[in-house]
Amino acid sequence: MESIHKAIQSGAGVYYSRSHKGLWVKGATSGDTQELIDIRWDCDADALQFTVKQKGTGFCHLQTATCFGPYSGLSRLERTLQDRKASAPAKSYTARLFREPKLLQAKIMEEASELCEASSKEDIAAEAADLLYFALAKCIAADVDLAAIERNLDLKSMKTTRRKGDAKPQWAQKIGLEELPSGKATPNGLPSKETVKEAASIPKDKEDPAGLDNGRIQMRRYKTSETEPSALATLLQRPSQRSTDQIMNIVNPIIKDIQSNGDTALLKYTHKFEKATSLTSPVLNSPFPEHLMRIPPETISAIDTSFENIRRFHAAQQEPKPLQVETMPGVSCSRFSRPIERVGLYVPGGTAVLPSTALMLGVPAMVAGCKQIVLASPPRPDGTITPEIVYIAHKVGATGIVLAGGAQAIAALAYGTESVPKVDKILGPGNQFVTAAKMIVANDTSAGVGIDMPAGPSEVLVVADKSAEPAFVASDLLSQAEHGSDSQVVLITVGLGEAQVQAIEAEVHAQASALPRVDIVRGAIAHSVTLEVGSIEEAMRLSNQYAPEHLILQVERAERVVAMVENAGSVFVGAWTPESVGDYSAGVNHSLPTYGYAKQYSGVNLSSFTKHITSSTLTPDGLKTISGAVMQLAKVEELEAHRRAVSIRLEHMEKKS
Ligand SMILES: NC(=O)c1ccc[n+]([C@@H]2O[C@H](COP(=O)([O-])OP(=O)(O)OC[C@H]3O[C@@H](n4cnc5c(N)ncnc54)[C@H](O)[C@@H]3O)[C@@H](O)[C@H]2O)c1
Ligand SMILES: N[C@H](CO)Cc1c[nH]c[nH+]1
Repeated sequence: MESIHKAIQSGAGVYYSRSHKGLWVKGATSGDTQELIDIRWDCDADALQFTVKQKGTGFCHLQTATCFGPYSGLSRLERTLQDRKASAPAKSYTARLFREPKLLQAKIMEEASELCEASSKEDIAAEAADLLYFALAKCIAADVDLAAIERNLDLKSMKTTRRKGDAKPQWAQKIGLEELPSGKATPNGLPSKETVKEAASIPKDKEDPAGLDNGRIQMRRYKTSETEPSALATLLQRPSQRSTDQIMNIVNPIIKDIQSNGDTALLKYTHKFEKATSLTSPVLNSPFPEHLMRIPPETISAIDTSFENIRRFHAAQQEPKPLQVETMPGVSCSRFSRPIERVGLYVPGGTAVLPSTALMLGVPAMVAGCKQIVLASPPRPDGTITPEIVYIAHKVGATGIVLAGGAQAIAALAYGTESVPKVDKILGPGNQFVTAAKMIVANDTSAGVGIDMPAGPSEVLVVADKSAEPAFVASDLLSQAEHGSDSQVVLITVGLGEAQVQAIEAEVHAQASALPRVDIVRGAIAHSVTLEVGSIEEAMRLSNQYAPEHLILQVERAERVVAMVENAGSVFVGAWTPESVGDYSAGVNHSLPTYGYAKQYSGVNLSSFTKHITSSTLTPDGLKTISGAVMQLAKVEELEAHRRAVSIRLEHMEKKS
């Protein structure tokens, strides 16, 4: 008992040694210590298993990893790969794999395909071994060890709901399980839309459009007290974060094509992705014809109400006057703001057309005084743009609408084409292609373009306690799940009993099944989770760690909990504040950071459309007072011209006096 106690207390491998007749702290003399990971009973509780991380050369006194000889199999491979990563001989092939991720990627695909073709037992074993070698090399390169893989396997085995397990279309088509749908061929070698549907939903059945027979629409559920923190982190990973390389490989060539071929390339992608094959010009310039913005009066009224609330809230963010501070006598510093001259506003239009996003971007751009406002949005198959978007473009004084979506629209705004004007900043949310393209152009110094933030697939985190109404909770979760199958929604229940959690789950299933976009919802719910926690403090700690785009507080005295929010795009407080009021009309902006970027980015606001300029004004006395500090620091940096810019003036002053 004493050794177990000591082991737990010190977090190290401590045993009872019969030969020494006492406690034996492994490695106390050799330095080859053990970090204790886990202790478990065997099946009849008469033996204990210690799981440890061995440090140094080995466990055995013979300097081998185990008392049964060196590691073998996967553990040995893992150790070898880790050693090669730390320091490899000059000509090591493994080291080359670590240096050349594309080669590694190609080898994984090659070996996976050879394994598929192998038929004899020997060949299958040999090809599986090759594949495991390259797969583990990929893991070790990313510091993922076998223990992490095993934890993930264990986690998957605990899953209550499962995807149907069909292969993704591009793989099914590759080996003839499914035919390539007509019109989905890949002209110019470009992948079709389906190739990157990472978080695909369970296919909707024609006989079962609500998806009722496809299984219950339910988020996986975990009690945090019984789940390892690393497993929680995996559960809370956004689905679209898992395929960054794949997305980049699709987006980069599109951007290059727009840079080289301008309007021709832009139209080509619009014909391909939007099926707007009759479109011959990629821009609709103002003044916009009246017949292109004809909408029902009730929609005009809804837009006008929302427009005014958004205008008011953003106008209130204006700085009343420049900031002015005298840091030392005669040394005045000031800061003033100016509008960004040319802004490009992306309005998504893939799975749903979002005129509300045109409001969220266009109104603050107008309030800030941006000189040129250009919208971009995917056109409809007939080449026209939704009239609500044209009406809003007109209201905010936009000079034109680029009739294109995705990465191609972002590239056109960033670099300009024959008919698309180049802009200084691109703002607006979008899917993974849009977000990746924004990040690429923002990183290209030759583009000279800024972006607002990475605002990708919508997400929401709802914190609900006993006071929450299950129907309200479910409706808020579903309002974001219906955006796209790559959206993620998280529910944190605080101190709820089994029956109360089940009541929310029943609402989720019932409400989701009745939605027109149930197939999209099903896809989003498949990688969404419910976490059961014991206290509001724990709920808020998890929420701050996740940094959701939207945070909904359906808890008693919700206003009090706002003080505990550290990271979130926008917070919705109390039972009577559905997230959709913020999406449309309350006045707050709905263009918000996703993927956890709420830790470092704000959502769109008035300052997203302005930049700050500072100015300094010194009197002769001010320069005399500060001169010592400036000249000394210039001396330290050995920048003599800097020092002289001050000393010359001082000499000049002396001569004059
Ligand atoms: N974070 C926020 O503030 C916020 C606000 C509103 C909407 N959103 C999100 O914006 C997203 C809108 O996505 P969407 O898809 O409906 O519209 P979208 O306009 O962002 O994307 C549509 C475009 O994607 C491109 N595309 C589609 N498949 C492609 C492929 N296989 N290869 C290359 N390009 C491809 C096409 O060019 C198409 O025009 C949703 O995820 C929604 O949740 C986020
Ligand atoms: N919820 C989205 C932000 O993630 C914005 C939106 C537009 N329309 C409906 N919702």
